[in-house]
Amino acid sequence: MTSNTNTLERDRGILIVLSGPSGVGKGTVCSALRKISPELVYSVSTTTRKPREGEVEGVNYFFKSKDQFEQLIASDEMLEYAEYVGNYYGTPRRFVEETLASGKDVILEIEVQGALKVKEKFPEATFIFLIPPSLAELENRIVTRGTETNDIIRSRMSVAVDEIRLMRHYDYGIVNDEVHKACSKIQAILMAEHCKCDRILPRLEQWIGE
Ligand SMILES: Nc1nc2c(ncn2[C@@H]2O[C@H](COP(=O)(O)OP(=O)(O)O)[C@@H](O)[C@H]2O)c(=O)[nH]1
Ligand SMILES: Nc1ncnc2c1ncn2[C@@H]1O[C@H](COP(=O)(O)OP(=O)(O)O)[C@@H](O)[C@H]1O
Repeated sequence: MTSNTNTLERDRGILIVLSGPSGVGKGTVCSALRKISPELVYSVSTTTRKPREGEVEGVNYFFKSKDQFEQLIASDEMLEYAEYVGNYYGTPRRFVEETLASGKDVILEIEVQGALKVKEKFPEATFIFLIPPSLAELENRIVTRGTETNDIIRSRMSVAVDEIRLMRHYDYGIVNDEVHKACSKIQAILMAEHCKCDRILPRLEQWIGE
């Protein structure tokens, strides 16, 4: 009897894209998820939006001028970027690539246009869309948060319906009625993704031959 003591090779991390309209609770769900799934790594985006009160450079975003952002695009340092309600937002490429290669799962909390660009480059990524319980509740949440002017809220609400239409490009939709339920669903999705045969089989080639 032959015995093969090879252990399963470490896999690349899973890239998780989390989108949803402004105010649906992406930030809130991610903060809660950080506490219960500390192994997940969050990509910090770059933006030309002005910092909100309490936002910290390098923690919430890397805040840049329009010129600086365009330099980053020109030097191919953005994995993806998009313009959203008058500002640029983008994902720094190197951090994401290195973290995935080290075997850790990475979450990108990004809007839909950028998510579709990520899908072209990483079709194997997991795309999750956070849905509000209703459009009225979405507006209520963004108003209650108190970080945006009425004009910006109107613009973000009018983009929200277009964003929800693009949900068909995502793998999973989760209604954010209660934060802990939304987090449990994300954890369940990730657990299942890690167990997919087409992720595991290539790493068994050393055991079973190609
Ligand atoms: N494409 C893209 N979108 C991003 C990125 N970072 C943040 N966003 C999205 O930009 C939109 C506006 O973000 P923000 O101004 O922080 O507002 P908030 O989502 O309401 O807190 C949200 O949909 C974010 O998910 C990024 O790196 N790339
Ligand atoms: N499940 C929920 N139930 C009630 N309020 C929520 C829920 N999730 C988030 N919120 C609230 O909605 C507002 C917007 O949440 P936030 O995480 O900033 O949204 P996003 O990052 O998607 O723009 C915040 O005031 C937050 O406390």
